[in-house]
Amino acid sequence: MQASQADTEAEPRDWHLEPGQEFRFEVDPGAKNKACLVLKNGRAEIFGSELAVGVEYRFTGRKLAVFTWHGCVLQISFSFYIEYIGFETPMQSFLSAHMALEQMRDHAVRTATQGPRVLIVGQADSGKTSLAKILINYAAKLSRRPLFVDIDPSQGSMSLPGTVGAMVISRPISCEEEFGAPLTVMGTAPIVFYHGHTSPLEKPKLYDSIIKKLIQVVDKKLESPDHGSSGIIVDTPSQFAEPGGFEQLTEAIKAIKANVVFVIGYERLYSDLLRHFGAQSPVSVLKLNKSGGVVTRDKDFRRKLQMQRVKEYFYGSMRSEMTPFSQTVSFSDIAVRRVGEGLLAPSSALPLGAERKEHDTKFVKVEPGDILLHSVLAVSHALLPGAPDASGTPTKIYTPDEESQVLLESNVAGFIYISEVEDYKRKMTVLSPTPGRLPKTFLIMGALKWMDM
Ligand SMILES: Nc1ncnc2c1ncn2[C@@H]1O[C@H](COP(=O)(O)OP(=O)(O)OP(=O)(O)O)[C@@H](O)[C@H]1O
Repeated sequence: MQASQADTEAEPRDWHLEPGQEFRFEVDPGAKNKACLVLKNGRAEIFGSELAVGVEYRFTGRKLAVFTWHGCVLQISFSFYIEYIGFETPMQSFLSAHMALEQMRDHAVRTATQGPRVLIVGQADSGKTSLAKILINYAAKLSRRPLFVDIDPSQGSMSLPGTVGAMVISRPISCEEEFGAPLTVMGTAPIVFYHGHTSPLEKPKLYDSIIKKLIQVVDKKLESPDHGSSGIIVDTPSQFAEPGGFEQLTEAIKAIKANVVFVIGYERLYSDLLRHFGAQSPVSVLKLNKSGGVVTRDKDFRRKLQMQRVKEYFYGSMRSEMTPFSQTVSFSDIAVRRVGEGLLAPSSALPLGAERKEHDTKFVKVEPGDILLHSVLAVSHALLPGAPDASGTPTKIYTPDEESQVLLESNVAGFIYISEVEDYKRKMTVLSPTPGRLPKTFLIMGALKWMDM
């Protein structure tokens, strides 16, 4: 194994991989020079996404493995790296899992029924997302069109941290990028809901309501025979495998109507699920080994990844740089809401003995002002009262309960960033990835803050 923290371009060097081996490497999110990898000959893949011979692949802020079924030669030039060859991998069992899902898809096509509804569970950094990518890429390579559903808000793989979403995958996902913006190229645009927090254990009722709504959308998509027979692959939050998360996990399995649950490397959760569902259950619970290559990402690394994700949302990625659009918006032109808190008085101001009631699914008004500075706000599809709907009819004025319901059920169109607030002028500057005025819809505030530096 070699490890270096030098942030300088390194001499290109070759790695020869035998069939069944993988080359594992890590690049820090802060690395100035991007790690560069070229497949010189043979065949190789990163989480099921095939590399093309002679193409330069560049990475930053990633911990990855290049796996080969038949052997290959890689050329590497990293500036900040950890690199070594893994001789033992669970890829054969992942391939068997994929083949079992393929049989279910074939059966679905023959009988005009729905394909597998797969949920992947495991502890933090057990390899859930990596397995989801492998299964999706293998299915897409066979011209299936599965739905990828991400109910883990920690990274928000289809959009920003704090989101959950679903999208149809019609082509393998690029190995250079995380899920995210480029996915819109790989499949159709994702349907994204904003939870506003990176753990489902925060505001659990809101989380459960959003997941139910997301699944309704997924079920609708699966009505098309094309997607229906390909099924869905669901990546779940690690909190489901933590103490206190089991009930939320079983609820999610029920809501998603999962018929296959892959548990990665966690015996106890596996046997708890087997016991919970029993032998007669239509839910097959299967255990897969955790890869020895999966890397633990500490809080600091995860935080950096989240911030990198926000930056890429507004400024684009290595392959597709963008410039965000800036505009000044008057306080009176926007309506910001957040769940549960907002204009509540501090706890110390409550009458003696009174407890703060957290309304997990109630949205409250946020007065625009300094509180919004550096916030990343979701742009909801929920129209403001009076704004014309698709047929031109003005939207009605909601009661507070109706408003919360509408906001709960609405997915989000995208995000804006508040870069400056001028309280005395009652104006603020917002950045958005697309040009044009803000739509006449609600803005949702969560816990996501970012500094554009
Ligand atoms: N075989 C491997 N070799 C090297 N790195 C790997 C390998 N498999 C996964 N990784 C990396 O390990 C990290 C954790 O993997 P992954 O994101 O799949 O886990 P997870 O269980 O989904 O994590 P969490 O739910 O905690 O966010 C990721 O950076 C991933 O790219």
